[in-house]
Parts: sequence; C-alpha cells; structure tokens
Amino acid sequence: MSPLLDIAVEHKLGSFTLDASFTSDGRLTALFGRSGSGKTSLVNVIGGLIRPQVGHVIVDGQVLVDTRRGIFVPKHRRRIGYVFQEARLFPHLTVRQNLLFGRWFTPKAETDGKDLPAVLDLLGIGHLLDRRPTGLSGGEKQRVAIGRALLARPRLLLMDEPLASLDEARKAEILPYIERLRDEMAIPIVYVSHSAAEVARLATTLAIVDQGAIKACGPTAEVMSRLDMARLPGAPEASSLLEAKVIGFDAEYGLTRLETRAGTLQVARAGLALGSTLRVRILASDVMVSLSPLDGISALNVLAGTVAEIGERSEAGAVDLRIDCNGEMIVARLTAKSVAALALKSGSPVYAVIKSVSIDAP
Ligand SMILES: Nc1ncnc2c1ncn2[C@@H]1O[C@H](COP(=O)(O)OP(=O)(O)OP(=O)(O)O)[C@@H](O)[C@H]1O
Repeated sequence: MSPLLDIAVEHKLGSFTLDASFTSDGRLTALFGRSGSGKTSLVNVIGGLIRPQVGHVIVDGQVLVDTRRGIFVPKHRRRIGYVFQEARLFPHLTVRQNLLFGRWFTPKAETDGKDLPAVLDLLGIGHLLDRRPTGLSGGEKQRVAIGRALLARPRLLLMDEPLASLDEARKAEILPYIERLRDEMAIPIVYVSHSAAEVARLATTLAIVDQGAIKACGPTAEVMSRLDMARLPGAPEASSLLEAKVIGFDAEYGLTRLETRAGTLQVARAGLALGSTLRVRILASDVMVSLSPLDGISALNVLAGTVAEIGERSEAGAVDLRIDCNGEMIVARLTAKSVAALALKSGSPVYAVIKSVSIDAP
C-alpha cells in the first residue's frame, strides 16, 4: 500500500535549495525546524503554491505532482485545506458565513452543508455562529478557521504554525480540539511548528527540517529519543515520550500519580481525571543516573532499568544514553565524566532519576 504522504522534491528559491523527501503514514505529521529551514516552502509545495523543479507529491495515492510525467495538479483542484498562523477570516461576514465560504471551492455534489453540525461539535463553535470575527478570541478565531477548512472536505489539512500567534492560555484551550481533529476525522494533517512541546503532544510522525532537507522522520517518540538528536541542527532536545494513565491523586501534596510502562511517576498537578490517558515528556537533561536505588534525595521519580545504548560525546562534553526501563526508552544526558566515573556500558543496571516531567494535559 502506498503511504499517506510521499514527497520528494528539489526546488531552488533564490539562494535557498529545498531538497526534501519523506514518506508518512501518520495522522498528524509535524514538520519541525528552525526559522528559515524550509518548512513553509515545503507546505507550499504540497499545497500547490510552489511548482517544484523536480520531484513528486503523492497524497493518499493521488499524484498531485510528478515532474517526470509532467503532472502538476493546480492548487484549487488539490482539495487541500490550509490553516495559517492568523485565522484570516472575513471581518464583514458572520462566523456561519465564514464557515460556509470554504464550500465554494468544493464540488457541487458535496456542498450540502450536512457536515456543519459535526464540525461545529468537533470544534465547539456552535454558539458563535451569528457573531462576527472581531469579537472572538484568538483561539475561537482559529477554531473557526479550522472549521472553514474542514467544510471544504479536504483530503489533507495543512496547518502552518496555527498556534504561533496565541498566548499560552489560548494555546492550551485549542490543543484538545486539534487532538480531536487528529483522532476523530479521517483527514491526514501536516503541521508546521517550531515548538517541541506542541510537537511532542500532537505529532504521530515527526520530520525534522533543516537547510531545506529532512534530517530525520519517523514515529514521534522514536525520533525524539534518538541519541544523535543533539548533533542534528535545529532538532529538539532529546526526550522520552511515554503514554501514561492517571491512577491517583495525593491531595495533601497536590501530586498526581501516573502509571507508565516504565514505572510510576508523580507530577505536581491537580485536576486530571482519574483513568484518563496522556503523554508524558521527559527531557534528557532532566534525567540523572544512579547505580543504586536512592534514599534521601528530593526527586520523586526513580525508575529501574538497564543501559541500552550510549551516544557519542558532544563538543560540549555531554553524552546521551538510552535506558531501557521495562521496554520503554528513557533518554538521559550526562557529562562524559559521569559516564566514565560510573563505568557505564551497554547492559549496566541503573536507576533513572527524573527531576521534572512535563505532561500534555492542559
Ligand atoms: N521566493 C523566494 N525567493 C528566495 N528565497 C526564498 C523564497 N521563499 C523562501 N525563500 C527562502 O527560503 C528559506 C526557507 O523559507 P521558509 O519560509 O520555507 O522557512 P520556514 O522554515 O518556514 O521559516 P519560518 O519558521 O521562519 O516561517 C528562507 O531562507 C527564505 O528566505
């Protein structure tokens, strides 16, 4: 079976060269990279705003571009939805009119509006229908912009930094809607971001973009825990992503207990529903390593495991290593000196001592 996305393009833009190829079967593929790395150019190639000099763009088996065969489907025939950093709503139209505007670009037989209730429900915007964009919060505007894109029944949704202009509170408000969109709609999403936290939370597939090329691509947890991340320019800090379940709350200290395959973690958070599941992100620099189980330290989270792999020493003298904790990989960043002092090697039994855990719940 062909992948959902199959992209390989070469294109010169002034002195910048895009030479990027990747395939993805992810529901949400994040393009992550520094400013100027080529993320937007790549999105524009997929959307049809840039006609690449060489290459192909195939979405769900549909060939949109194949330069060898002279195929270039123009952008208005690609059925690709766009959501930008700013919502770009029409100020003189109501939310309802803005939402239905996207349908002008959809084949007639599909513009019956029967999707509207489901989209309103998915994005929680039913109560806004008669309002005009001026009175809406940034998060509400973005939800309307997403709804407008969805109502055009796209075969792919391109989201280019959709949260970048929102403050933290508005971001937290909109993230669960993007998760629902990812999990409940059968529309693959390509999502541009330079926020590692956002990508850790949302992406099923992660592609690292640098200098116009894809430097790594694969399942998010796998890419994020690669030991060569520190040497990939523009990549996020190596980290472990774990699926966790809320199993208890200690009201006296405001600590939530999370069950993961690697062991139990405690985080300083309240208000998480018992039994709910979430992703946990642990930065390599927040993990220390001990040879014995520890007493008398402040860290609450100590997981037993064995060293699975030791990375190369960085220029700054740091070494990342992967610790296998019951089949779950925890990445730790140590100094080369500590690795030597503890005589760590592949197979050494160790304890990962976790200083801080970030979780994806708002
Ligand atoms: N039409 C063009 N002519 C010349 N150079 C261009 C053109 N379009 C883009 N570039 C250059 O290509 C590079 C990649 O730009 P692009 O917008 O794709 O990066 P990006 O990763 O999306 O960055 P940001 O996160 O800042 O939006 C930049 O150096 C940009 O200046």
